[in-house]
Amino acid sequence: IGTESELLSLNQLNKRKKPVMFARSAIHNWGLYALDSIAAKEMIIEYVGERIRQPVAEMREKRYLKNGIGSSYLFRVDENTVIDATKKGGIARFINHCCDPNCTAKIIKVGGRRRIVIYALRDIAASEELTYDYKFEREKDDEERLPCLCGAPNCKGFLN
Ligand SMILES: Nc1ncnc2c1ncn2[C@@H]1O[C@H](CN(CC[C@H](N)C(=O)O)CC2CN(Cc3cccs3)C2)[C@@H](O)[C@H]1O
Repeated sequence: IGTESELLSLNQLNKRKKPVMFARSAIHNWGLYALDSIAAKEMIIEYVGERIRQPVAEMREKRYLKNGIGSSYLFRVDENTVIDATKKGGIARFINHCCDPNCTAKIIKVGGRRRIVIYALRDIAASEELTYDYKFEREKDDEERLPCLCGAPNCKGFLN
């Protein structure tokens, strides 16, 4: 994917700011909210940050954990590339996980590069918190599992 129209709308998107803002979240710390209603399937925002390779991502992950930055603003685009929004990142990094999400994160190839774009899964009303399914891998070690606070009726109980 990554058609001409997607490339165009991606550029328009980054120019014409989608009406979103970050604020305190009932799910976790900060979240991203729709300021205006958003129609299903609309492109909302790109997950922007530094593109880094796997080895660099592993090293930074360790450093962030050591510095107590908690889980990181790292988003995997493929087995070798990660987008790190920790230092230089867009506000999409504040989007929380939900087991019944109103958005989805799609990887689109634009000019040979994979980029992460958040789309609306359904019509979203103004002031709704934007969420997507993180699709984290199932953590084998129970101690390492993160309890999910999304509150959705179908909540799976854990992020990973
Ligand atoms: N449904 C959920 N249930 C429980 N926890 C959730 C959920 N959905 C997101 N989470 C947390 O949020 C992180 C994903 N974060 C999304 C934004 C976050 N809300 C923020 O304010 O920064 C980014 C990471 C980077 N970390 C920086 C920190 C700030 C404060 C403590 S750690 C958070 C995840 O790794 C989780 O720890």
